[in-house]
Amino acid sequence: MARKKIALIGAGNIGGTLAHLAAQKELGDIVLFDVVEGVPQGKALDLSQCGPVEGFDAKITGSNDYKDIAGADVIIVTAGVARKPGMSRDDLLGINLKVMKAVGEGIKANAPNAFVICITNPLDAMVWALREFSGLPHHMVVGMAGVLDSARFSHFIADEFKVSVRDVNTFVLGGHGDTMVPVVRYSTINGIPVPDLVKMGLSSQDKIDAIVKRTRGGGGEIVALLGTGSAFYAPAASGIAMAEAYLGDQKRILPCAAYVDGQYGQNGLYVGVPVQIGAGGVEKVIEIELDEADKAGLQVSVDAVKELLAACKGIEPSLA
Ligand SMILES: NC(=O)C1=CN([C@@H]2O[C@H](COP(=O)(O)OP(=O)(O)OC[C@H]3O[C@@H](n4cnc5c(N)ncnc54)[C@H](O)[C@@H]3O)[C@@H](O)[C@H]2O)C=CC1
Ligand SMILES: O=C([O-])CC(=O)C(=O)O
Repeated sequence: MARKKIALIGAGNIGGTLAHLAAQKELGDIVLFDVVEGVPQGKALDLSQCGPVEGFDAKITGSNDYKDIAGADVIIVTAGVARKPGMSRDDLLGINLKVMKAVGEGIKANAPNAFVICITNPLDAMVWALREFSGLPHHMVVGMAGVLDSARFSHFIADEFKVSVRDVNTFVLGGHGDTMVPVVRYSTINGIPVPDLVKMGLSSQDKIDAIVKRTRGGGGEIVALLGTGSAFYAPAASGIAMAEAYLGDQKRILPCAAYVDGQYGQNGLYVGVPVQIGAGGVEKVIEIELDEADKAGLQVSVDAVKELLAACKGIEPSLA
């Protein structure tokens, strides 16, 4: 059987890390694409030279030509600009929207059958715009945010309860911004809901509230520490988990920015919801029951995403 082909659009911090992880896991042959000449080629050569040391078999090439993504099975998009301290993700909208137009057109012309995972911020608006520009079916274009936000939530919960992260399951709904909704009620340690653990006296509501707040600001915390850009190891690991779910037809249930068409009472936009990912792409949006507070939180988050979509349409009339 021919190897799968993974195209990574954007060869920056996340793109390079994605390439390394995809090669280590032998997900397929890898094309690293970037507009900057030399960078994808240099990173591809450097990463190829990890092969003999780490023992992986993957052909890694760098390119500045969209033709080289032809026939890709999976495309992960990180092209664009990352924020710096003092900026919000939304400040990136104008510049990254132009990038999504170029990337969407490149995908449409060269790899229209790929499963596309968008990571570029502001995520929920950029994945929507990328889908519009590419013209791919909605179930084949998805945004990565919830897997990362849930990983942060799980890490903080594991720390608080002093348990292995392997036993922690959490998820975060809504847009990938300060209004995201970490759902405490469905967060568990090996099946035991966090609210029950609080009732058992193993933590306090104040501590859980502080963890929810820290999760919401998780991206900004790292931006402030790094000073030069944003998180990239966990974002790359999260994108790879989604790619593996598709390539392996794993039917995983993951929180992702998916197109909603009536689910959760929302229409015509991308927002973070639990979905099932398998060989059919986003095979299902899972509608879980939310309590009134989480429902209200999700609506606030959806309204924030809608504002960003209106801004996109203002900038790029072809999207209106
Ligand atoms: N969805 C999420 O959870 C997360 C999203 N992000 C976002 O991911 C994006 C990438 O982050 P990093 O890799 O850290 O940034 P980076 O600056 O290291 O890399 C971005 C790369 O995109 C390239 N690029 C710019 N315009 C392009 C174009 N038109 N076509 C192809 N490549 C182009 C740049 O040359 C650069 O190599 C940012 O927008 C960032 O905000 C970052 C972390 C998490
Ligand atoms: O915070 C940022 O700008 C990057 C990002 O989306 C994250 O790390 O969650």
